[in-house]
Amino acid sequence: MAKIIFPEDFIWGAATSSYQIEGAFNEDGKGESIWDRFSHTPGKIENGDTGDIACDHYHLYREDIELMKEIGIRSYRFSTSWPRILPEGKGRVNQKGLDFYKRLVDNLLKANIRPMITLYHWDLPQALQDKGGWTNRDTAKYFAEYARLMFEEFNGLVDLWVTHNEPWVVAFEGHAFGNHAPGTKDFKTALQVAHHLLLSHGMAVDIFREEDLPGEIGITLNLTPAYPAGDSEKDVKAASLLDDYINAWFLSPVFKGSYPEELHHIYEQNLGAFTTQPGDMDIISRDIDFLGINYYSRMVVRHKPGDNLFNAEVVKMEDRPSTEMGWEIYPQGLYDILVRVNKEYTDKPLYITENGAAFDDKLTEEGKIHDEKRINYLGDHFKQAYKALKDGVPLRGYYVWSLMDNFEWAYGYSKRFGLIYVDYENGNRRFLKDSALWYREVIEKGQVEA
Ligand SMILES: OC[C@H]1NNC[C@@H](O)[C@@H]1O
Ligand SMILES: [Ca+2]
Repeated sequence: MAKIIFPEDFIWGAATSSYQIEGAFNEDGKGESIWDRFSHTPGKIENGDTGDIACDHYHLYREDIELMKEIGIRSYRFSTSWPRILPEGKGRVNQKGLDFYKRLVDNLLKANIRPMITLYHWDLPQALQDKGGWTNRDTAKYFAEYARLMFEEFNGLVDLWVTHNEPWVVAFEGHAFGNHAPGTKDFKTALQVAHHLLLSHGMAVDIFREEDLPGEIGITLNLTPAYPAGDSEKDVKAASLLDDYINAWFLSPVFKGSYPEELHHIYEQNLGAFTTQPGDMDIISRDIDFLGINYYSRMVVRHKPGDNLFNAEVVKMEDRPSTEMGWEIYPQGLYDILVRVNKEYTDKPLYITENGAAFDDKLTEEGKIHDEKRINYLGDHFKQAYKALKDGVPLRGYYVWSLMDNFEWAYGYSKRFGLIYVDYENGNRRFLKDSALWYREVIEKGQVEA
């Protein structure tokens, strides 16, 4: 491939989320979230880890912005904690919680770093969960009101808004498999939750338009392309159904105003219909300004009769390189999904709002972390993003997951995704990994070595 030089104005960034880095779980009037409740429930999180302190970003955010400046990122994607701002999820505002984000945004702008706010990255106010959470249609309304508050408070300061992060994970890990908060285990509940998440997204977009704010609004979807293990009709079919289950189930409502027909039929036949109201799909498919894509890996799928609604199983790619999460390293999948989204769903601008990898990072005596595996992972994926750009995909930016090591949900602190190493055992000291120094060069030159 010829020299890889990204556009001058390409938005190189890094991403985090509130529950994973902030800590201060009950400080300054913050309300309980479903992740506080879940992580405090014995047996849910590896090593019994919680987000009570996490990376203590709530107190160390100024230092973290200095590190962002050192790396030279142009934009920082973070999420705001709904219960830190609205302790009961609605009504009373916790001014101290809001003030934290005001200080954060102020200091980011002073550092010439463009904020991208994700309104919901999984930490629902427990008070709303006590009323059914996302199974309750009212939660969609309360989310839209929380969004209105944020739009008004940050009008003119923040111009990149993401409504939801990975609604598939919220719906299925949280409500079908029970690995995530609130820990429900019912597939039909997950479908109902997915619908209310999408509805709340559309309601928030309506308010964004109503408030007539400068800037752009979008949604972030985790997209995992499925590839058939073999070229048999049955394998191809199995792969296409699993692909719909993760990707089209969200892309299609948002961009086409309808759920994927065949899968919708399979669900209704086997589980009965989840509750919708006339007009929902029109709200869900309101015009947005960009799509955020989180890409980590692919699925290789083969036919497996009777195993599940899809007659499909994911094949473990034993002989392929993988990350500490056990995810196959497959950079080509990033190119494939970018091109497919642009071809089949939308010509709107795309952002890679997350891509990165967990590796077994070691802090040396000299305070170094030689994470060449992460450099290779990121370099290979940057090259695929560049290929998509050259092929006409309107890719605007790339946020590495993650700015810093953090609370990796059910895995606790055992998985490190950061460009910055966090020394949890010693006062949460931060150390730039080799990948952070490498990333700084890429950003400066806009270039990845071929
Ligand atoms: O698993 C790595 C990341 N994936 N997307 C959502 C983030 O919260 C995760 O840490
Ligand atoms: Ca197109």
